[in-house]
This record gives sequence, C-alpha cells and structure tokens, in this order.
Amino acid sequence: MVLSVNDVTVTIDRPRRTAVHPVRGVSLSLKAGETLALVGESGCGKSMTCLALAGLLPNRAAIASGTLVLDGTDLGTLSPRDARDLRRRKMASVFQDATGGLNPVRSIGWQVAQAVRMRGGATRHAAQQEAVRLLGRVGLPDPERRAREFPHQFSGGMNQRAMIALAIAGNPKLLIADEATTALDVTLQAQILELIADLRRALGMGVLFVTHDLGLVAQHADSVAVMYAGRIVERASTDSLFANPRHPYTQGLLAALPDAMGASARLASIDGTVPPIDALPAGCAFAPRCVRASAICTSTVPDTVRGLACHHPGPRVRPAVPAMQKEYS
Ligand SMILES: Nc1ncnc2c1ncn2[C@@H]1O[C@H](COP(=O)(O)OP(=O)(O)OP(=O)(O)O)[C@@H](O)[C@H]1O
Repeated sequence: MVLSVNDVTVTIDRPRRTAVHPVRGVSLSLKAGETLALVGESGCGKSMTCLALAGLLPNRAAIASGTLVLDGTDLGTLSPRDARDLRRRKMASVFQDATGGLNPVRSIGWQVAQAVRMRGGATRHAAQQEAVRLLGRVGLPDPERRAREFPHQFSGGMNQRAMIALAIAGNPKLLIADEATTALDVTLQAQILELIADLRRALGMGVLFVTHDLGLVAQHADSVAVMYAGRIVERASTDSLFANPRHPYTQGLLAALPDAMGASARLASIDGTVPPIDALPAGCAFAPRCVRASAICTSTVPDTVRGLACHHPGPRVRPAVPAMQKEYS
C-alpha cells in the first residue's frame, strides 16, 4: 500500500467554543498505481482530509486520533521533522489555489529542478533539463524561457500548471490533487489528467483526487470514497459505485449528474444542505435529508460494513442514470 489511513479524526480547536471535527474516523487505502476519488458536497471535509494527509493542516487543526501509514512507514512513529521529510520525498500535493505553493523569489525552473533533486537525487544539470521537460509536459509554451521566469510573471493558470509540474517532479509515490485542475480550461484539464494517468501507470504512483466532477471520476478513478459531514459513507470500485450505488447519499449525488446521454440535463440536487460541523445531528448526519431514514438513523451512528455506513443501504429507487464508460484503464 502506498497509503493507509486508519480511523483518522481531525479536530479544530476554537477559542471559547467547543472544538469541531471536520474529519471523523476516516479510513482509506491506496495501492501503487491506483487512483482514488474523494467526492461529496462542499463542506464535507474533503480538503481537510487532504490537508491532514499532506501535513498542511491550518493553525489550531490537528490529527487527534488514527494513523497514517505512508509507503510502509507509520508517520505517527516519526519526529515531526522526519515525518515532514518523508512526506516531502514520497508525496506531493496540489491544491486549487496554486500560487501559495510557489516561492516568489525563485524562478519556476529552479523550483521544479529542486523538487526533482529532492525526490530523485538527480545532478543539478539533469534536474534542470527535467524541469524544462516537465514544464513543457504540463502545457507551458516555450518552457526553456519560462523556466527562467518567476511566479509573478505567470498568469494564474500558468502557475497552476507550474505547481502540477512541481508536484510530479521526481516521481512521488503519492499525489494528492484537491480540485487541482478545476480552474483550467477543459482541454488542458484533460491533458493534465492524462499526464497524471501516464505517470501513475508508468511509475506506479498512487493518486488521491478530489473533484466535484463525477464525469472525471468515472473516467479517471479506479475507486471512489464518498464523504458526508466528515465521514466516508460509501467506498467502492468506480464501476460498482456508478452501476449500483448503495448509500442514499451516493444515490442522490449520482442523480444530480446530468443524463449521460444528454437527453435531459436534469440537475436534481439533493434536498436540504450539509449540516454545519458545529451542529451535527445525532445518529447518521445524513438522516435529516434521507428518504429512507428511520428511528435508528436519528439516534445511532451507523457502523461501516463492507465500505458502507448506512442503516438502510439498498438499490436506488430513482430511475437509473446510465453508467459512464471509463476512458482510461
Ligand atoms: N479553520 C476552520 N475552523 C472551523 N471550521 C473549519 C475551518 N476550516 C474549515 N472548516 C470547516 O470544516 C468543514 C470541512 O471543510 P472542507 O474545506 O474540508 O470541505 P470540502 O469538502 O473540501 O469542501 P469544498 O468542496 O468546498 O472544498 C466545513 O464545514 C468547514 O466549514
């Protein structure tokens, strides 16, 4: 396993108020070469999960319990410094707002070359050449010249591409991409996802990606974890999740997909909203929005059994949305 996340809870301390838990008992695993998509509505805890894995939680937020095993090493057994080093060597992350991840006083090429050297141990010259090649691969025109430029000379989209080059430089074992390509135009987004897929296949990189786009999930992910109010409510292979979602929340998300045939672009969003994390209902957090909720749902949090956390899992009641075909294997 490239990554095992076991029962991880993230706590945010709040001055003079009770702490909140944006991530609650999350378990995930990722094999080499596998792509796992993390999906769910806004505010479900996807970004907090990624930040926890990447060691980038904001102030006052921390992993309160659970374990993270990265490429065979339990990060909890390491000193903070060693944990940071291990993460730096083995994993890379790209978030939607890229600019914060770049150093303003170093050229783009220098930064990518540094990442190549840090992970791969290449010579300086080879790392510089590799940096130019990577900048070309993420779609930067004239990469040799662009490599000498600084982040402020780049547009937002170009910086996003530079961040992706930086992330995949030196072949990390694990790539965490949190809405990493959302800001890019559709063609470039497709190119970058293809590039990531190439690297995944060629180098056995594990990819955890967060997206709101279920079409991308169908095309690029091997498996899917559906998150709701800080918990994983359903985990399954992409094929089985799209063909036979079992959790009412997953069924709601899939029903919100426009008809794959384009016949009706019905966006039937799920009634209600995600509860705020400081006012979660007792029992299953989805119960107030759930068509199948019964008394037990409002009193008892469901255990996760074979990847499903639901008291009443079952086939969907709505008409089926045609399963989307995977474009890449
Ligand atoms: N610093 C903070 N203090 C308190 N609560 C926070 C803080 N940061 C985030 N949250 C809360 O944590 C929860 C999870 O947020 P998170 O950003 O992980 O969701 P998300 O699923 O990634 O949403 P999106 O798709 O919009 O990025 C939300 O309810 C959010 O309001």
